[in-house]
Amino acid sequence: MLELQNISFGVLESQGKKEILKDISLTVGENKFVVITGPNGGGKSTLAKMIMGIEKPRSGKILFDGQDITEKTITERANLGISFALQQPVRFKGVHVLDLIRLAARKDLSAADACKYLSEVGLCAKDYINREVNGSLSGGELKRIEIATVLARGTKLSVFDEPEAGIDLWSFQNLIQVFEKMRETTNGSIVIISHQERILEIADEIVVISDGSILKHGTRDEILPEILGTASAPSGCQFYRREA
Ligand SMILES: Nc1ncnc2c1ncn2[C@@H]1O[C@H](COP(=O)(O)OP(=O)(O)OP(=O)(O)O)[C@@H](O)[C@H]1O
Repeated sequence: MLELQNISFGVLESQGKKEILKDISLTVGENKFVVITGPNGGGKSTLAKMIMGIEKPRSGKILFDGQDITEKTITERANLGISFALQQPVRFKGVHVLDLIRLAARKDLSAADACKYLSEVGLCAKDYINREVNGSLSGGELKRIEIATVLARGTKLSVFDEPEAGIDLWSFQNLIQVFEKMRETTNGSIVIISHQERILEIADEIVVISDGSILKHGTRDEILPEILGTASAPSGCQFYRREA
């Protein structure tokens, strides 16, 4: 369904060219739950932005259902069936949560139906449905509202960049259930960028990206024991450094 072929991307800095993604090739199959992980600054969010069209690769191709989408805009990709939840969601002053969920769902949902999506992400729907998506929402609330909009869209491919960021522990437990349910009910694939062991544990496949390259890609059972080792973060970091 999604195929990244030899994707490279870099930026020009005062010290010269900085390579951010180096010849990345990755296939995400139908109905797969793929978690991309790896050390900070490895290139995960940049890769997610390539999938959504926020950044364009310097070289390489992106195929979605066999169609070359490399030059397509964000809107064209969204219309083809790709959704994206940003690491830092944007606020929409003047737009209410209900409007945003209706826009995402692309139909005139009843308030009760829209509320179901908010409840799924652990928000008390009646308190939020008429709120404006502005600076009055906390980072964690905004993040959960954005995840609710991706659920409402229900597209073939949903990409989440660090959905756990800024979410409290209680809501995080809910979030895991949301993803587990999504995995069972969705007719599409899910790509999640995450550092969380609980999310890695429910993946079909895990991809480890470090320093702009794919270090490892395999099933959860193949990759998780290697990453976690003794299940401590320091040993995970040692793994990344050894392999890089
Ligand atoms: N537009 C840009 N200009 C300069 N450097 C950039 C740009 N975009 C990304 N980078 C750099 O590219 C590297 C990869 O960034 P990216 O956000 O993709 O990493 P990440 O793996 O998602 O990290 P994290 O786990 O911290 O979210 C980082 O060193 C970042 O500073």
